[in-house]
Amino acid sequence: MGRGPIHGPTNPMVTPLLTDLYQFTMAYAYWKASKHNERAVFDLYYRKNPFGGEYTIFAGLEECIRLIANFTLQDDDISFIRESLPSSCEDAFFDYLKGIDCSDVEIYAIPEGSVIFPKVPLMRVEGPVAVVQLLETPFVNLINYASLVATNAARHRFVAGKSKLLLEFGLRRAQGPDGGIGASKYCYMGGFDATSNVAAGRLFGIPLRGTHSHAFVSSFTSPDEISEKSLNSLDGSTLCKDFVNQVQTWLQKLKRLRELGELFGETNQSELAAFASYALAFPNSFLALVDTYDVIRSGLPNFCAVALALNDLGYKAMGIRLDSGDLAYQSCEARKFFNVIEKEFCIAEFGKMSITASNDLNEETLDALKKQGHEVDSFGIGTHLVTCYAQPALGVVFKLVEINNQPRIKLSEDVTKVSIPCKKRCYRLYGKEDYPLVDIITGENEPPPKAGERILCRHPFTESKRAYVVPQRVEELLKCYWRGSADNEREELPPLKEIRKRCISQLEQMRPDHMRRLNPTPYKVSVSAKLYDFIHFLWLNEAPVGELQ
Ligand SMILES: Nc1ncnc2c1ncn2[C@@H]1O[C@H](COP(=O)(O)OP(=O)(O)OP(=O)(O)O)[C@@H](O)[C@H]1O
Ligand SMILES: O=P(O)(O)OC[C@H]1O[C@H](OP(=O)(O)OP(=O)(O)O)[C@H](O)[C@@H]1O
Ligand SMILES: O=C(O)c1cccnc1
Ligand SMILES: [Mg+2]
Repeated sequence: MGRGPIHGPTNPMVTPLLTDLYQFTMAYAYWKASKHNERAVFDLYYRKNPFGGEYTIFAGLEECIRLIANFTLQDDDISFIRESLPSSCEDAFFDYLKGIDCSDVEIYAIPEGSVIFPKVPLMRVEGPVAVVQLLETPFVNLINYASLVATNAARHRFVAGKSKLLLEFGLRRAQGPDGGIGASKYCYMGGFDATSNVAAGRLFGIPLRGTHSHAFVSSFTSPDEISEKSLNSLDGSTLCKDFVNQVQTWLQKLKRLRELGELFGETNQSELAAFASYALAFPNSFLALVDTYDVIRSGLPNFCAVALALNDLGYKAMGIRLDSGDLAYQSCEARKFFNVIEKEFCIAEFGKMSITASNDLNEETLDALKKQGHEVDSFGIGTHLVTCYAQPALGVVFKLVEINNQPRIKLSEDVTKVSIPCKKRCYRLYGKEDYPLVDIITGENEPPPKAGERILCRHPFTESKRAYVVPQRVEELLKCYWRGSADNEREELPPLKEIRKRCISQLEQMRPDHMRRLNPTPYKVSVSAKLYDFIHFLWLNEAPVGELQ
């Protein structure tokens, strides 16, 4: 605990007006009925895990707290709301709106970056009903995509494996600028290593990475184009006057190698010019996109000739990027190529040259590549990752669960849509090997579960589903992130890197059968016996009895 100032939301479009009209309409009706200051508790949760999986990553909390920490309506906001509501709305309401802020709001939430499950309140928002009602839309908006894309990133990481470098390349394909910035932030949180998005690098301190595009390669027509051909060696001791010539010499040597010479004849000279030119610009970090013309017959030999010329001067090339064709096959061929050179010319580590792959990658293609066997070290992933191509939204909802200490329930024909009433607490119960076993939701005033003590965990709606659990460890999930003016009682908002660490370690802690892609085991979310009884009492109380005729 410890508190610095809370800045406004990252996106300046996130203001109290970024809400649905009906929130203001209801605020007026609450006010008109003198109900606006009634103390309400809302739960923010979701009902079903995305991407056919059994887990989700909770993201977007910090932006919610930034919104409420700076939540006031300006005069011009109020004028606009006045114009947008019926003219019969009384002036005094707008005076009331002028004075509202979140100093009387209390937010308990699961820490950002946590692994979460359906039905468990991710945020419990308490305060004057009219104010909290206004928060519904922006909160759901801020959590929905953030959690969805963080989960998508975590799933891509799961398939790629821990040892691969994962680069987020999605900005150009993201849903607008906010989608792009959000994708970069939350993919990093979900376990990506870096982004190509410069603005996100600056805003959030995410490592920036990138290669070059086909345009750079095709912009060259011949090696004669390169006017400045000299390159100093790494230690500055020698000057190579004609680096391009050195590259050509190496290309001829490669052609004479029995093991490689049969693979290629004349390589594309404009590509060679592009590579040599790129190496002259970045001798210390030379990486080339090798698929513009022909990976095996041109890109690879050209790259290797440049890398070998750099090696003569003490520089170590970084590697290649493949962006089309069969990425498994080509990466294996490239690795063979590099290994032959390492052996033939006794160049230590040449075989370890980094191979980056991109081109419409997603969970399925990553999985297919893994099954086939590949030599890719690093994946650049854009469209499928940031647009959440496989599932466009996470169904986050915000439901009233208590008002003036009166528990409330929302009924539905569809039992999965019945809300769990009451102001509640939530716990994660850990088993023998420190795997999370079950989440349990209790009433606010129930005694907490204790390590070593047996507790009955009940499915919230299905009577027959219940289990006794003796937890080895109990973790309370909802922590205070906002208590109005009582500033010293809230959790500090951790830096992005720490949230990412939390996310990665929580994912590693999950039992593998909950994580697998095919038919994962659902994680159990339960309620206490007391809360179960209460839900069903309230359900019967609120549901009208039908009459058959
Ligand atoms: N070994 C592989 N196994 C499964 N999928 C692969 C493999 N290699 C590449 N892919 C995927 O197959 C698709 C190939 O795309 P596509 O058929 O459009 O060809 P392309 O290589 O992009 O062609 P182009 O030369 O026009 O760019 C991509 O989505 C890519 O991620
Ligand atoms: O494929 P994604 O997962 O979205 O990753 C990003 C893509 O963006 C770039 O090219 P771009 O797609 O703009 O051009 P291309 O279709 O010709 O490769 C890059 O070469 C990748 O292919
Ligand atoms: O740096 C790259 O290679 C890159 C960046 C964005 C999109 N595609 C590729
Ligand atoms: Mg592409």
